[in-house]
Amino acid sequence: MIQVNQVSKSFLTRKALSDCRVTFEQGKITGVIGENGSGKTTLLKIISGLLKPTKGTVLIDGEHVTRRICQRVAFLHDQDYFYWYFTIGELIRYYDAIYDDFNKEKAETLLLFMNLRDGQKINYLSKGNLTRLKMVVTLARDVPYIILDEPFLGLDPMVRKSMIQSMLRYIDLSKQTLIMSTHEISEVDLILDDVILMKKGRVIAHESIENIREYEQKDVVSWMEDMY
Ligand SMILES: Nc1ncnc2c1ncn2[C@@H]1O[C@H](COP(=O)(O)OP(=O)(O)OP(=O)(O)O)[C@@H](O)[C@H]1O
Repeated sequence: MIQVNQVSKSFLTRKALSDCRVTFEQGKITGVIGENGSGKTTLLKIISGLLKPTKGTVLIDGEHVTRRICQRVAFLHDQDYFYWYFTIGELIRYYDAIYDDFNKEKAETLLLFMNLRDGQKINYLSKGNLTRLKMVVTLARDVPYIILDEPFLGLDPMVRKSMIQSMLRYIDLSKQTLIMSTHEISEVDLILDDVILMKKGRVIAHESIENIREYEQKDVVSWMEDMY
């Protein structure tokens, strides 16, 4: 379980998060949604230990986020962070060397699933294939928490579909928890358990998809519009 307790974050004078309180339960798929600049990436980076909160705390399985605890989290950035001169095979060997939890066999299976080949140079990959590769190295880590920041950014519907399929097939929800920020709500709401809605740096709602559909009789996009 991940607990975010009264977390605020400022960048100099700009306030990105204000008093965020939210719990991410084990074994669930949670979508973090909200308008541009509402604080989704900042929140996910704080949970992953990539940013420090200005105020408040984050607990992962009851422990404060430290370098050691962060190793329980695999984070897919919305930005590219690869060594461009590597081939895919070299990148996989690099990840295998630096992460104790990297599952090389799973990475190879994922590469096949994503139609990527060892010898391809990262520099020459299309945006879609680059994002597929980011997904491969993230999902190949045997960690309890997987966090995806905007995994569908700029992708065509075919690639988005393969990304969603890879999540369903290669994330083991009996052992893993998935949190993802996205603007592609109508495409992923079928696989989500919960949504967290952010507005102007605050978490303004945390609801189960079942409640939104069954009790409120709405789709997630109309629910979000009503909440705003
Ligand atoms: N490194 C930074 N320095 C200064 N301001 C920042 C920095 N990172 C984020 N911000 C600001 O914090 C606020 C929240 O940004 P954040 O990227 O978390 O929002 P977001 O909901 O992920 O947006 P988007 O949907 O556009 O990706 C914005 O006003 C943004 O400009």
